[in-house]
Amino acid sequence: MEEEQKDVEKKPFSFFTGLQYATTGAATLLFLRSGNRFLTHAQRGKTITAAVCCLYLSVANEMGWLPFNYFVKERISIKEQPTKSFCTQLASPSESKTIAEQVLRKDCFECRVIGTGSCTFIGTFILYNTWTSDYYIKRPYVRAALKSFAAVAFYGAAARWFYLPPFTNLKEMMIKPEIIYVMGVSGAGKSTVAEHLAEKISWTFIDGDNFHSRANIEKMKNGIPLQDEDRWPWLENIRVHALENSKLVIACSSLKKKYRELLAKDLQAVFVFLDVTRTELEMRMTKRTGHFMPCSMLDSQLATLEYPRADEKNVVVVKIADLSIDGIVTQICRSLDC
Ligand SMILES: Nc1ncnc2c1ncn2[C@@H]1O[C@H](COP(=O)(O)OP(=O)(O)OP(=O)(O)O)[C@@H](O)[C@H]1O
Ligand SMILES: O=C(O)[C@H](O)[C@@H](O)[C@H](O)[C@H](O)CO
Repeated sequence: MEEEQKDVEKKPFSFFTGLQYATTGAATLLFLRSGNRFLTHAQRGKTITAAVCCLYLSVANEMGWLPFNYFVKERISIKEQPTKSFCTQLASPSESKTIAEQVLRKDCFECRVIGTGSCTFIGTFILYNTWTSDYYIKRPYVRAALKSFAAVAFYGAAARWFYLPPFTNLKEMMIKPEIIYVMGVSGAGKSTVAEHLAEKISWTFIDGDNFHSRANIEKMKNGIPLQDEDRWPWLENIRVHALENSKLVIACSSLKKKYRELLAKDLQAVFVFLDVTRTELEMRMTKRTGHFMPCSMLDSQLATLEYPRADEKNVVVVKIADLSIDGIVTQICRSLDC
């Protein structure tokens, strides 16, 4: 990751940076030119309009608005690292926070309005400028060719609004999770964080431990690690509950990839993995009172845990080091855009 960061720093100049300089420069020149006293009203109007278009492109490039909001992944990276410019992100997208990116991205309504509005404006502008016979391009076929560009812009407007190609993937990205699983080994803070998160986003908190059979609880109490066959019915019960409800934040260890696959089956679910060091876990479990899970289970919990990898697109990893509960919840909300 550090290597990647360095790479990002090394590449401050990209096509998009160039575009930004060019459009800013063009806007400035056009604005200056619009002050020329020899211009007719019509010419001045067109020059100013062109200047505004260039200015818009420059700002849109920086902010990730249309046509640049197509790169939603990069927009998300910017949100997470607000100090890095959009162009830099685009030049070398940093580490992907896989999970949220695929499941949680949502289209921004303002982007949709701006996108559709600006395409409509561009189409209208082209038509307006190529329609009149005193247009400085006299050859009718050149005018007709230019005029046809308006169709592209108008299609762009409709496509942006209705998620037609090339904007189809934006719609897929809009799928919002209905279920958030807060996962991790015992003592990671699942119940605590899930409860606070649920409160913050006004969803319902569910403690996965409540779905364990008596036999499972007895086993854990006695320091006997659960096996797959103990966990399957437990996980299936949780999943059924999730299927029958929505807007749930569920604390559930979800230690193995295959468990996560089951828990997410037929659901719009995302996992938030609380990544806590062993030392911290041990300290918490030793301090904790009134819980059935003994500290002696920590090793087996860590041995069973399959750390979510990049191919698990629906997992967000939160490194807990020194974060307060509120800090963790804020970080989760930022990653999940919730
Ligand atoms: N960010 C945090 N900083 C410090 N202490 C925390 C933090 N989060 C949770 N704790 C404490 O750690 C202990 C374990 O938290 P919690 O019971 O929420 O973990 P859990 O993952 O749900 O555990 P289990 O799976 O065993 O039920 C609790 O005593 C809780 O108060
Ligand atoms: O092995 C497991 O999957 C764990 O035992 C969890 O299921 C427990 O519910 C919880 O972590 C106990 O506090």
